[in-house]
Amino acid sequence: MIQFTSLTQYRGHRAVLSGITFRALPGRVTGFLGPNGAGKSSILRILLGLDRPTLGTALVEGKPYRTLREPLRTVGSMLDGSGAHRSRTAQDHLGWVARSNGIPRRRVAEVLDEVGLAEAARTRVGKFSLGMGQRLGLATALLGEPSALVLDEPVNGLDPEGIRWIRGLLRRHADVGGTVLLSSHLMSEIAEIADDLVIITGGRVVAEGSTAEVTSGYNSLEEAFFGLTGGGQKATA
Ligand SMILES: Nc1ncnc2c1ncn2[C@@H]1O[C@H](COP(=O)(O)OP(=O)(O)OP(=O)(O)O)[C@@H](O)[C@H]1O
Repeated sequence: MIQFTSLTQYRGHRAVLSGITFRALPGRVTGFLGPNGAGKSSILRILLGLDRPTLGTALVEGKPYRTLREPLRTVGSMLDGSGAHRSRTAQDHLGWVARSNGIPRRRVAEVLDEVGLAEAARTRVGKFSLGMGQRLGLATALLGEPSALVLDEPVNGLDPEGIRWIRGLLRRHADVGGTVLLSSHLMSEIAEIADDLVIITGGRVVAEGSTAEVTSGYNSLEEAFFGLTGGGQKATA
């Protein structure tokens, strides 16, 4: 489970997050939505120990990320692509990440295979396409067989087959009891896969619940999103 309680963050005198409270539950894919600048990245960066909140807590499996000894065994994440150095091969990058988290070396070949990069294991990351970089990022997230996955825009750059593949991968992860927190700007993608939704705008949660609950009364997730975030045009008489 991933749990945020009263998360508040100030940048200077400006509150970019105000009392963010929500949970992403095991066995569910939770879609995390918000317009540009809503605070999604800020929340995920705090969850992954890359930033500190002014107030409140962000816990994964009941613990703050920074207290996890081998964090990749608990939570796999992908924020900005693969995070791998251009001069490294995919295999070397994963080997290095595995060593730093006490993950057995055999997992490197397993995840390369799982994300469809077995043939590119010895290719330098600098030569990767955008979609290959995304696949390597996912391989890194899966390396420690974590219970929780946190993915920011994971379908960016993936072709239709890749998008279908990642949908299946996330579904299977949730179906065996894993927690998936997934941010995306692609409404159709989120509507297709998310069991639960959290919508934020201006650093506040404006809707939370099952996809059916959040979209009830609207014709589509897109309509719900614009209605809830105030992004839609109001009809004027
Ligand atoms: N390092 C920073 N210094 C100052 N302000 C920042 C910094 N990072 C983010 N912000 C501000 O915090 C707010 C939330 O930004 P954040 O990047 O978390 O939003 P987001 O929902 O991830 O947006 P996007 O969909 O565009 O990625 C924005 O107003 C942004 O300008």
